[in-house]
Amino acid sequence: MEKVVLVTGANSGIGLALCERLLTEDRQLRLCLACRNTQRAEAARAALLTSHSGARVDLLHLDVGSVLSVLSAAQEIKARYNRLDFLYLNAGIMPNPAVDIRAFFTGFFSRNIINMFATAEGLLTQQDRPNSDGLQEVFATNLFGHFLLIRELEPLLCQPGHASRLIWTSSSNARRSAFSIEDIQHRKGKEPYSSSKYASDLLSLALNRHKNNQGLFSSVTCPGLVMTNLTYGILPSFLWTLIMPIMWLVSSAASTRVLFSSDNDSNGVCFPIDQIRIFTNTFTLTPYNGAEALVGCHPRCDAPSVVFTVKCRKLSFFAAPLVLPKARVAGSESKISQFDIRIWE
Ligand SMILES: NC(=O)C1=CN([C@@H]2O[C@H](COP(=O)(O)OP(=O)(O)OC[C@H]3O[C@@H](n4cnc5c(N)ncnc54)[C@H](OP(=O)(O)O)[C@@H]3O)[C@@H](O)[C@H]2O)C=CC1
Ligand SMILES: CC(C)=CCC[C@@H](C)[C@H]1CC[C@H]2C3=C(CC[C@]12C)[C@@]1(C)CCC(=O)C[C@@H]1CC3
Repeated sequence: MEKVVLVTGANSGIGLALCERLLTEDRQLRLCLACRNTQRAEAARAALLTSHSGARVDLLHLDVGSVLSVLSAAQEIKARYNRLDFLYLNAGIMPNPAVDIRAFFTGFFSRNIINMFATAEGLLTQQDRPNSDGLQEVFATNLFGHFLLIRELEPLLCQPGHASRLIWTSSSNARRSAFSIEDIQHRKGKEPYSSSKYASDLLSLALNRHKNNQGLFSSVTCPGLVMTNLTYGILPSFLWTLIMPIMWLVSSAASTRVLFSSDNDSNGVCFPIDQIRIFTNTFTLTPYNGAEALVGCHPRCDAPSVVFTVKCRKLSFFAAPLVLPKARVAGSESKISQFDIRIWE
């Protein structure tokens, strides 16, 4: 049966790499690239068709930062497709980022160094602004537009006898302390990106709670640090080249990826709800590698109750079970009782 997959922000970076990988995994897919820029979307489609001739790749105009655009795209999706198996909520922005150099050097010579490179905690601020709908741009793009899209697509996503999956591209930068329920748009703070990603983690949990019984399952993934337009907006490319050796040094510790589940569906099958990198493997993260977790959510719909995937050197392989019980799930401490370890390469 042909599966319908829609990816937001599919024309570059992780989204585009995800599309490439999905088409490689499943030739039967009907893939819809939902992008705000038609020219870039057409270029992405052409590139995908060059590597996967004969693939079914559709284009859809969608600006997730605009309420009107989301509403009309949702109408178009409902008119075009009679099912939606996977909805990848990947589009995201980080406008006007600034790195706190002082905090970087303080963190670099402290015990917090691994955490700093993995999460950028205390390092990054952004300047947000209201958009034409009067919403804060980061909140509207990274979270609200996607939320509205899901709500509008419920007739497709919650069909009896058919399971659909939502897969969010979240971030290790998501932090509980950056998010406030009194200021969900993060109007007052300087970390709207961190706040929006934490809010998407929370939303995913809430969607699971309320929609699992209607056949809708939501997962959150973290791609790690990936070199894309987004990261090239943080530092100029020559600086990235300069700090590459530091990145390599820090990332040489390990790369552990955890995909596990805490919500059972009514059939006793668990669906992965979160993916976490415990150590960082920062500079090796190409968009292809960054899309790993997202692709992992696609074919593993009927995953075993706990899937814990380890990609690491010997040392961290043995260390992983020690750190795992302390893994963070959307801001709360979570205990993992069983795991199935696979060593990659
Ligand atoms: N790179 C990294 O290290 C990390 C990235 N992420 C997340 O991964 C996701 C993809 O980012 P990444 O690939 O790195 O960066 P890119 O900038 O390469 O990709 C972002 C994509 O989102 C699209 N987009 C942005 N705003 C909108 C909008 N309003 N409507 C529709 N599409 C939009 C962009 O389109 P356009 O080309 O038109 O701008 C682009 O296709 C984001 O959610 C990001 O937060 C998470 C953790 C780490
Ligand atoms: C010498 C010097 C100024 C180094 C700065 C390094 C930082 C630019 C990076 C260290 C950790 C990185 C990181 C991200 C961006 C770049 C860093 C802050 C992200 C915030 C990018 C987007 C994400 O979603 C998560 C990343 C976490 C790690």
